[in-house]
Amino acid sequence: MSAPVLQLDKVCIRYPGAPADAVRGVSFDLRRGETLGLVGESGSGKSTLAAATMGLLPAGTAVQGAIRFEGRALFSEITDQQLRRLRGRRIGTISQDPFTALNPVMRIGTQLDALLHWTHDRPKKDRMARIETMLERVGLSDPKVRMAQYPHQMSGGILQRISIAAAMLAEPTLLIADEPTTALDATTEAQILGIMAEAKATLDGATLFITHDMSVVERLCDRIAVLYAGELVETGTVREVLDAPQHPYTRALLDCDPARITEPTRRLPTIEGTVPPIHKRPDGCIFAPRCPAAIARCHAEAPERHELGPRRSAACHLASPTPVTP
Ligand SMILES: Nc1ncnc2c1ncn2[C@@H]1O[C@H](COP(=O)(O)OP(=O)(O)OP(=O)(O)O)[C@@H](O)[C@H]1O
Repeated sequence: MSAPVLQLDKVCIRYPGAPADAVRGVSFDLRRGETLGLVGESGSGKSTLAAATMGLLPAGTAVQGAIRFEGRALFSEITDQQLRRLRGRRIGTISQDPFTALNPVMRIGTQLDALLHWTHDRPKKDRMARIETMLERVGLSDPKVRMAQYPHQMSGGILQRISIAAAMLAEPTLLIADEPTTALDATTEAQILGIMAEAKATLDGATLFITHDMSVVERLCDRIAVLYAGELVETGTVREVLDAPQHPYTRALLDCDPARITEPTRRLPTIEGTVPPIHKRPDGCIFAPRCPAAIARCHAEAPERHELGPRRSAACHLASPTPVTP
């Protein structure tokens, strides 16, 4: 069997000057054909993991453990220079804000053509045709007009379509989408999610989809990894985790999902309390202070990762009697 597209093995990340790790001991893998939803509240470490995978952490950030892209470890087997080349070609990215992702003083066509720089020995008309086809695939019926325009001449929704086209142009092996609909209104969000669903179906690779929205995960992802305060608390297939969540934090996230609320309510439920700052993690289980199911042991002893099935685990004392040997 070929190596996973992306594999994280006990990854710890500490920003320069930070008093503690922002990400602690996170392990998961992502295989060809899969879309993994990385979920968690603000500050749980989702963007930090994405930045690490793209080699875009600030200088001086300490990364421990291993991040492997197609079996090769970033930082040791893949140099910074090689990673820069992989970004844009083998690793495509879609960010929260399409305005910052695109160059404001370059026409869209010129920017997209620059992304195909390694094909510049081929006739320009072939490259333009490829760009036009990609723009049509993301639902833009007038690709030639868009290619002649600058980013400021377009709405956020159109720009996000162009960002998706830019990320897909090189047919990447790994597509990383970091909350790609956060900056958009609800109607545009629905359209962009539809385009993302089509994009991932045509991709001969894997997608890492960062979101805090469980209904987006349900719609777009095959697998899910739930992060809390920088730690992986539960993972499995979307059906396994959403149908039978084993970690109380996953259950709480699902209870707060507006799409799942069936009874009329005046206020959306929230999870009591706040995520602890990285340097004030409690003893025992990190979620224990907010956990409605916590027992005395949870406040005293950090749970191990409990294997609940193939590639299915939860870090909770109450999840399973069989701990995984690290
Ligand atoms: N450049 C940085 N320098 C120092 N600490 C940082 C930096 N970026 C993020 N952090 C810290 O790392 C932790 C994880 O943040 P991160 O942005 O990865 O979380 P997130 O889950 O992506 O949140 P959000 O959904 O708000 O983007 C937080 O405690 C955050 O304050």
